[in-house]
Amino acid sequence: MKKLYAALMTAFDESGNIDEQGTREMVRYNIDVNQIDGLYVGGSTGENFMLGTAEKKRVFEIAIDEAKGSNIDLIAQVGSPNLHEAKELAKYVTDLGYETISAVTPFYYNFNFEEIKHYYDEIVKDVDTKLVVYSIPALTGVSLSLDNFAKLFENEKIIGVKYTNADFYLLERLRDRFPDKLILSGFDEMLLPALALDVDGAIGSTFNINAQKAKAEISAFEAGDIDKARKLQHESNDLITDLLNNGIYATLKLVLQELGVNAGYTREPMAKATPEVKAGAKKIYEKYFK
Ligand SMILES: CC(=O)N[C@H](C=O)[C@@H](O)[C@H](O)[C@H](O)CO
Ligand SMILES: CC(=O)C(=O)O
Repeated sequence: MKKLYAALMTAFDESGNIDEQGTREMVRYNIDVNQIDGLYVGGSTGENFMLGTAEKKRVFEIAIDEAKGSNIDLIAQVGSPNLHEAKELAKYVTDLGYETISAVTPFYYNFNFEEIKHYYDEIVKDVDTKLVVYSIPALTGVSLSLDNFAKLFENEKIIGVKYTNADFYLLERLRDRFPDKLILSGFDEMLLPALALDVDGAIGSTFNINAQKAKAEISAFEAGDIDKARKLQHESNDLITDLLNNGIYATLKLVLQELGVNAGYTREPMAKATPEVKAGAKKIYEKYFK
């Protein structure tokens, strides 16, 4: 069966410091209740790009420690436009016991492809972990072409891509050209079309609260019941639309709190949840989870 990964959130306290206990609770909830296949640690959903190096390390430690004894897959996102930091984190998580790392395309400076390829080759050079490219053009502004992927994949340690992109033509071309690479779909609202193009699994923020439905959709798809899979995607997309309209990360945390998980707050500069956002989250909880 195709794998479902939740993009782990980081809990913060009211002053914006990492709430370790709350973060542990989210790992537990994913393992015990969601019965998730894996966690993507240190991604967008983890508010990773607002963390310092020591904080990133702490989150990696917490996740692997709390997941000890379960047999879920853990992927550590170590990418950063600070290549020294990315390399340091790659080594750090490898020593902690992560088997797979991931790195976002380097962003902000409009790096050319040679620079991007060098970045990936450097990150994997001194570690024996394998890497999944994290491609999310809407947030990074970096789009990779089919030929770009081919060049990155020449490095055998680069085993696949977390594909958070609505370009399904490129996705089909990638699947066709690289049958042995791992392709993990990143847009939860497009899980069904991604399954149709034979991705190996999906990683997403909304699976922190919606894993059951997503797994049922994958099962229906695999059983050939496309009508049922489409109906489940439709139900999930009603939820995802409401989450996006209410502010996705803050709302996911508020819904988790309603579910009994101390998910904490988001970190500034992300806005604190206003009374309206809190009321909206409560409505979402009541509509979909009660
Ligand atoms: C930027 C971001 O959070 N992307 C996530 C994964 O790639 C998704 O899970 C989205 O949050 C989700 O699909 C809603 O658009
Ligand atoms: C899956 C995703 O959103 C992440 O990077 O957290």
